[in-house]
Amino acid sequence: MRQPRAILVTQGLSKEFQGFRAVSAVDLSVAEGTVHALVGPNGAGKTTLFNLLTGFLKPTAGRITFDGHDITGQPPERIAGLGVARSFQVTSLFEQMTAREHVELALQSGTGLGRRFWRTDTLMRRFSGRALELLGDVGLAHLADRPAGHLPYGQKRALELALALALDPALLLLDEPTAGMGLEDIDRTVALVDQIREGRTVVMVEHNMSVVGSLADTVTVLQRGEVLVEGPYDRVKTDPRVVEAYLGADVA
Ligand SMILES: Nc1ncnc2c1ncn2[C@@H]1O[C@H](COP(=O)(O)OP(=O)(O)OP(=O)(O)O)[C@@H](O)[C@H]1O
Repeated sequence: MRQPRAILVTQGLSKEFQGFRAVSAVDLSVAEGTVHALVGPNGAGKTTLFNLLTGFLKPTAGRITFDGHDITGQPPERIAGLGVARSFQVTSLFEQMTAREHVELALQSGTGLGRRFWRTDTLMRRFSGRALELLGDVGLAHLADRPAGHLPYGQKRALELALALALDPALLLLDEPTAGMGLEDIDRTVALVDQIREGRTVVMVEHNMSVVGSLADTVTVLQRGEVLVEGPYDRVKTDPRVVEAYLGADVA
């Protein structure tokens, strides 16, 4: 069987903060069309790695290649323009703006028209239909005209996913998609990610191991900024180094 090609590759990727190596010589290879999870104890460097991949931080050393383009040290807009979208862990919604208006704005920003035409009626009508479709995809069609500030937490996260999907990214980065959710919302999110992974590659930081087990094809475990173990979930979860990293040497 033909191996899928690597769509995202890092080589020796490192980030230092005042001499402290938060990410240390990370070699990552994400196969196209897969769900790849980044896990690891608190402070392992997952968020820093995400920030490097999306251009929010510049690496101290190393290289990042996305879809054949060297994106090392490129600004976030350029990386987004190549087809990388990120959904944030911390909510970034406008309280008063409706769910539909949020998605319309995201669709508009994806066209490169800029904010100049924001709220021009003809233009917004063009985005309206697509916005409703995307809200339907994340189970929010019935809440399209509700201000984002009035949505329950799980639905805010679903809206943020719709915003990332509005850019129709080839690579979707999900930062703890189930953080702070109850069981019902977690199940809904797992089903949703399973649906939206069609035709794209997903890299996600996720603490919930049952979510990782349900979704991820490959798991990379980070510890103190370095790759500790990488492989399929079933192999990784029983690896003694991983058990030790999570529970501490004594328990292991
Ligand atoms: N801007 C910064 N300046 C200095 N140190 C930082 C900075 N950002 C992160 N660090 C440090 O780098 C290390 C890795 O942090 P990071 O947030 O990437 O870990 P994480 O794996 O995402 O943790 P968590 O699961 O708690 O979110 C931590 O020790 C953190 O204190």
